[in-house]
Amino acid sequence: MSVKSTDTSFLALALTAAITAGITHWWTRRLEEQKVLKEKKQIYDRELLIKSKTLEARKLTGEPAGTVIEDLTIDKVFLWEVEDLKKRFSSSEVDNEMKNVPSSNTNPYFFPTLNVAPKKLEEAKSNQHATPTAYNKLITNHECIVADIVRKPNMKTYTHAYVRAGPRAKLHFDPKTVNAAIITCGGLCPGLNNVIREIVCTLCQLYGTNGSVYGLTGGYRGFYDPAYRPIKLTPELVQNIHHEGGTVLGSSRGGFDLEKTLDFLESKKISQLFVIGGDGTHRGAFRIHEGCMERGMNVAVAGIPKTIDNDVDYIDHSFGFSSAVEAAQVAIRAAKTEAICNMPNGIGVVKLMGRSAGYIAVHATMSSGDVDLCLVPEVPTVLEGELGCLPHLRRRVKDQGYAVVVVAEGAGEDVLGVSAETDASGNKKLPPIGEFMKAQIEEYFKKQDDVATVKYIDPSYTVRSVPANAADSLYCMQLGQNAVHGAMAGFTGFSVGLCNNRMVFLPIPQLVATSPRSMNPRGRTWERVLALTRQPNTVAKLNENASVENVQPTLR
Ligand SMILES: Nc1ncnc2c1ncn2[C@@H]1O[C@H](COP(=O)(O)OP(=O)(O)O)[C@@H](O)[C@H]1O
Ligand SMILES: O=P(O)(O)OC[C@H]1O[C@](O)(COP(=O)(O)O)[C@@H](O)[C@@H]1O
Repeated sequence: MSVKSTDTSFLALALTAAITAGITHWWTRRLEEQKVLKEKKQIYDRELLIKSKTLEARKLTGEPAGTVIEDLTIDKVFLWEVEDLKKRFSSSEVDNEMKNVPSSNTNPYFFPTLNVAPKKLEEAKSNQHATPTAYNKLITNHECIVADIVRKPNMKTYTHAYVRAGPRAKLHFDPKTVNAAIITCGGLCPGLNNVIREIVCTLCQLYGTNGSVYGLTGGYRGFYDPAYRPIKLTPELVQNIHHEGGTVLGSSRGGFDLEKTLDFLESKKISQLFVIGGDGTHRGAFRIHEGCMERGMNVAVAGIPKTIDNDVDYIDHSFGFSSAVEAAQVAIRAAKTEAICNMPNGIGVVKLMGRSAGYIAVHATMSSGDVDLCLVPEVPTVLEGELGCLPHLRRRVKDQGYAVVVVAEGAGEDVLGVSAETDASGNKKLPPIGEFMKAQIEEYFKKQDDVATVKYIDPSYTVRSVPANAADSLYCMQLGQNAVHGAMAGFTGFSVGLCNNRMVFLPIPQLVATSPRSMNPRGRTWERVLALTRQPNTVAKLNENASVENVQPTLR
């Protein structure tokens, strides 16, 4: 078939028109784009000019660089003051300087023992030469750490702040005359010995205290029970204790007796008491402080928050928590190995401590990366159905051949009920959630005409009796030193801790008011756990279960 010449020229014309239209469109768009870019560049250049002019102007007025965010304002800072003995008793007004009394090199006792011959220690002490050094950084009482560092538009325009910890220029107590006492109470926690060691060394070496430092044994009963005798602590005696888990002083629950405690403090002329423990211990410590005030006793009571549960409010984390999470990894790895190797359908279940807060369980889960189901007290436990953890586990086993479960000891009250029993301190006893979950998993697989090979691991006390890891050891050192700095300066009824990564002094009443804290089930930590384990989110069930008794303070 031949193409007519009129058709050809029509086609050519149409093609030329189309190409011209295309080019015109492209060119017009390009011009428009260039125009927009030029306008943007002008705006950008103008902003740059404004910025540089503003900076120049700010330099003159002393204002800092950066953009002012108009809807973020802090106009008031409320300081959480700690009580100060200087306001009630006369002060020594001694200048604060680091004595740096050297440790004796003649200590023949490499391994810690509480029965070191006193004569040897006296000899060692007499050979010591103090080398005083001025502090480069003394802290003033109006230095503070702002509490709410995350700011969002339309937030309240005030915040509270904590007193910054550290050595003060003037001392309330003359270090030469200080007698001190140290006590550890409640459950064990990695780092207790580190804190004891640091307090003793700070008192005796940094401040050159000549008085006695008593270690009270067996928790609060150590103040009065003849079965628990106080020990005189020295730097030589505590030199190596930080390599061991537990507490060289021993600990206990219950046994608090205010009057007998005050009698002891009076009889031994104690002016500084260091109480290492959790929220319960701190409640006791504050009562001792109040008792001292009532009797007119010039005694600084300092708390150092301890708990592997990480449930003391306000502080970034408690010492020992990170070591406990680290120790839990061993159990999770063992559970994974058992689950992978034991067929058919291997499932490893690990129960971790955490009475009312699941911090250890969630942090161990997140750091291991090997867990398929994590149950904590803050989030409802649902066994079957759409949100059920048992169908989820079976799916995980079918997908990968095995599954790993981490369960916090306080989880599952909604399926197991709440125990009415309490321990000597009044803490509720917990029903056996680990064994319960093992039985439930086996039963569920059986109901599906299947079989699960479940291995149950309860590392129990092994996670809290380990020595402190490096991070906790460093933290304990800061805590011990600052507790002594605070007491020497005359603060009382206070505790020390890291808040927003800075060491602060906290008033005990505020600290315990919302402790024990628990994990926010609607926060990002729990979301990370869900992303990792892919377990169903049962948080919506919280509203259904909510009752006044169940409502707890939550953080992060
Ligand atoms: N409100 C309180 N007043 C006085 N002592 C208390 C109070 N609560 C707890 N204690 C005592 O503090 C010690 C430790 O308390 P506990 O709850 O066992 O551990 P933790 O201090 O780790 O929370 C126990 O000897 C307990 O009797
Ligand atoms: O058997 P014990 O010694 O009473 O300790 C059990 C409890 O102690 C803890 O390890 C820590 O508790 P505290 O820090 O409150 O003393 C909990 O996790 C656990 O429930």
